[in-house]
Amino acid sequence: MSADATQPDSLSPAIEVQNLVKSYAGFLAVNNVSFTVRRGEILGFLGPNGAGKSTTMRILTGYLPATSGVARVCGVPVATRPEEVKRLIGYMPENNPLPEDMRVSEYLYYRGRLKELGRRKLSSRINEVMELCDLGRERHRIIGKLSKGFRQRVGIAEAILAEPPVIIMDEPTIGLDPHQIQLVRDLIDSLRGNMSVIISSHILPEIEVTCDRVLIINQGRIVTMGTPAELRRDIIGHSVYKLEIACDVEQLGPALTVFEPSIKISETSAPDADGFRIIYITTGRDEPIGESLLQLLRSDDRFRLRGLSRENPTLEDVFLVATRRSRDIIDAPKKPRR
Ligand SMILES: Nc1ncnc2c1ncn2[C@@H]1O[C@H](COP(=O)(O)OP(=O)(O)OP(=O)(O)O)[C@@H](O)[C@H]1O
Repeated sequence: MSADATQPDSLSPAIEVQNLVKSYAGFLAVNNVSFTVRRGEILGFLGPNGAGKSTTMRILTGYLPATSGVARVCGVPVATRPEEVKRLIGYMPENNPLPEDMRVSEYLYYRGRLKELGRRKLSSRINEVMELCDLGRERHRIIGKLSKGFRQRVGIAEAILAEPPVIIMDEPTIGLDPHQIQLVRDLIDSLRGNMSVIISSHILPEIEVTCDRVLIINQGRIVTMGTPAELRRDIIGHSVYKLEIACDVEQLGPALTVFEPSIKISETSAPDADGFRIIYITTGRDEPIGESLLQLLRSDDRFRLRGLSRENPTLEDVFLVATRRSRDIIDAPKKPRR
């Protein structure tokens, strides 16, 4: 589909971003970012503070112009048709500002009218989103008196009100307790397949259960993108083993490589009072190697093994390794690695 199609179309991806750049007075907050979100997909947008998540989201929603590059929503170019794009997106910004003195139902009605929903349709749609967001009992309450969790739900209700094909939520669960997080998670899950959703969050386990794919951004660049399982495999390796071992690490590395060439030592702690360290190793092999690894280390008297277990890397492990690795690459010319 061409970039200048006159109508949003149902064949184009929900979001297409190509070589997007945003510079603030020469500082590259978003540095040549390209990605696609499919129709009906839920994409997790992860990155440390200042990575460029909010900037990218604001560009996609038409609230901030990019310095260069192309962003399209359902085939509509954001740069030249931002008002049209705003109608295609339900946006819940970070720290969503809400009118303190309006009642929940009044606010949704007012927003619905701004979104050009007809009066009759709007009343039944408000009832629907109140139900979905479990806001029914709060409908007549003043927004300024609501708890943080209910305010977040009002923000989500507003984002989905006009049933746009794309929803963008910047940190929708920030400051919520575990029950409220669960409610928001269920709500996002209920949108799967009907709407395309981008969510940024620092709560990695939540992203892992909610999202079909995850994009990790750091210092304005995409570090990696894929399903949580793909990222685990690509970033961490197929399997991770944790060793509690007393040894000379310089001797352990070569011994492990002779045993299995794909093994790499990923982390080593300082030795404890008895000389034992925690060492994490990764292997590119799918099949379990724990038993033969145990035999190898037990039969070599250079090594004293106290524990060996197979670890299941979380998305948090992936995030830490991926962002650390990308920072090393970005910083390399300025700061040589020790
Ligand atoms: N208006 C602005 N002027 C100058 N620099 C800005 C502006 N807005 C953002 N930045 C900088 O751009 C970078 C990316 O910011 P952005 O808010 O997009 O990050 P983020 O990933 O959303 O971070 P957080 O998780 O902390 O919200 C940061 O270094 C930030 O300081």
